[in-house]
Amino acid sequence: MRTRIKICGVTRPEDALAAAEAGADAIGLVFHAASPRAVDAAMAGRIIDRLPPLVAAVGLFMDAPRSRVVAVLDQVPLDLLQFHGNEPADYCESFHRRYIKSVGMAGGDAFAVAAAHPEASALLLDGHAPGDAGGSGQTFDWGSMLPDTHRIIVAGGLRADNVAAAIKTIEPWGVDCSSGVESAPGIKDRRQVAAFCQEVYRVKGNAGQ
Ligand SMILES: O=C(O)c1ccccc1NCC(=O)[C@H](O)[C@H](O)COP(=O)(O)O
Repeated sequence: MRTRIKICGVTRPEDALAAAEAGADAIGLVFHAASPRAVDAAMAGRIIDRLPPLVAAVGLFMDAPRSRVVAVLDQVPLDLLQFHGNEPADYCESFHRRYIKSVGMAGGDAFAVAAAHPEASALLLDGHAPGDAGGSGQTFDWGSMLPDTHRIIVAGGLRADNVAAAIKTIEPWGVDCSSGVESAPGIKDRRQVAAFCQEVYRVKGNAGQ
């Protein structure tokens, strides 16, 4: 089975289009005001307008008030939600959207998060500590024991030159990359995005490989 690709922290319509044309399955839009990759609802709408069909838009939140998520959903046609803080399952499920729950693997307990979020579509395993923001560029120990109850998306410090090792070690459902394909925070570099996607397809491009 091939490995899905999510390019996260997209802040410009042209970067979303470049990611889709390079073969990404999803882009991530950060709705966490403190992030250098934060977008508002208006920009998120413009970015999604440029996305080709069959490419998903994922909205990222971190311990946001419920009303904030509802307000974004009212304005932005997000396909999935991704939660980066300490959000409990009843909060995550209350939006009636598929959701991805992140785990800060630098001290976090992926098994505990998996048990607490049985309805999550996937766990996104990230390199930073619990409570810290994503987009850190930090990897985690890919050889650590991981839950087999959920689809796994590997994140944290992935780049074109290390994503193959992460895929071979974990065999995840998907990979997520943000700072590893940027020329500056929030500004995706078209060539780095293409190199990242090509490397994922090279390693695990077709069913049966
Ligand atoms: O990217 C951010 O700035 C961010 C801020 C707050 C919460 C989550 C955030 N990003 C989450 C992601 O999914 C990133 O793609 C993930 O952390 C991997 O980032 P990187 O290590 O830079 O590839």
